Amino acid sequence: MPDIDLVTLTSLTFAINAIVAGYMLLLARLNIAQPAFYHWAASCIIFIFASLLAVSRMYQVTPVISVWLAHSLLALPPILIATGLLRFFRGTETPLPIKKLGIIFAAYATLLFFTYKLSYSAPILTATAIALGCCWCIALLNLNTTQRVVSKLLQGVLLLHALAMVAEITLYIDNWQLPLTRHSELYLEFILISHLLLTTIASMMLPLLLFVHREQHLMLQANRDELTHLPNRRHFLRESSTFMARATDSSPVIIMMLDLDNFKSINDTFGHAVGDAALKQVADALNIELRATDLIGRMGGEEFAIVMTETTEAAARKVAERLRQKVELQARVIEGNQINLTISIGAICSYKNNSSDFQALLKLADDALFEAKRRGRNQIIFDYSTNDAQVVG
Ligand SMILES: Nc1nc2c(ncn2[C@@H]2O[C@H](COP(=O)(O)OP(=O)(O)OP(=O)(O)O)[C@@H](O)[C@H]2O)c(=O)[nH]1
Repeated sequence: MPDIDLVTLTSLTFAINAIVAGYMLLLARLNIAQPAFYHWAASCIIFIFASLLAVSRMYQVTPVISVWLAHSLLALPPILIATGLLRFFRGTETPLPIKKLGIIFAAYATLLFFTYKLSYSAPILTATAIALGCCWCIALLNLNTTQRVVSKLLQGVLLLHALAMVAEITLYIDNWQLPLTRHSELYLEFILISHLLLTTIASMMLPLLLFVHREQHLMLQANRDELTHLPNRRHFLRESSTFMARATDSSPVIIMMLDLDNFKSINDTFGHAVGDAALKQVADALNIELRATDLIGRMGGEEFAIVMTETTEAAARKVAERLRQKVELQARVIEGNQINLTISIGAICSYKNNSSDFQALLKLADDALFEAKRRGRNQIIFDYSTNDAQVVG
């Protein structure tokens, strides 16, 4: 353990926190929609300010400022990291628990005010507050369901941070009646350095959350249809190969093409917005009726495609019929208009030994759909490519 003097350690703390605060402010300016960075920048600035007050102890500044005020402020950075996380995960619409936090902080500052003259009371209380703040941040990171790797890493760093604080608390309790020995001072120095390192790592990882989040959001946008949020044609076709590979000799892959009947007349009669809402309702019905393991895509306009695996031909026929009935019988009032809708479905069943590629099978399902339309709509045609075409609906 190198012998680092207090001045070096403090200067390093200021420098690193100032750099991180500047970095956060820059990110806040570049990402206007993400106010979390202001919280994280404020946490660094308050940390610098509180450390400055603590250092003023060496210059005989009154303990009310150099101990009580300094230690009161030192409890704020983890809280600001947590409020930043709340903003990040819940957005600006969800109000922050300002009142609750205000009461907790006031209680902490009051307790500190009446005890800070007692031996190591102030550092013990501060370390406890920081450890609890870290635990709150760890819990908040569980809200994150998309950027798991970054969240787990951050949680790990925060946990180490909390443990460093617990180590600090035990050190002070062990030496409650005595001044710190040289050995204990080194131990404390080590804790402070790890605290500094962990704070820096945590601050540097917070922006990663945003970058990964944005990347995933863009990916989602590129792959999803904006209106129905279903996979778009390109993504559907890209995903299809994974689904095709699941076909076995006994469990086929079912490909369905599904199209709303006479949809043009709905647009013409009620307007495009009503048409859009109807399309969304059908997409929602597909999402509800089909299994999460099925692939559903909007192929364009009023046409959807479905790939079902781990099923049988008989079961798929029943599903198609259930879908048809659901759309036909669903009570649909949009903007005060009673909208009646039906769908036509063309489907094809492919076993493992089928040599046709996905595009060819999709074309066969589309042919079946065309035949369903030709025969009067609101019906299902299975395997139209074979001679024994069957009408189910
Ligand atoms: N509201 C809305 N309409 C759309 C959208 N995409 C395509 N359409 C409309 O869907 C209609 C499709 O018309 P057609 O291809 O003639 O089909 P249809 O009227 O459903 O007739 P059949 O398919 O033969 O039963 C057109 O009027 C398109 O403008 C969309 O995103 N929103």
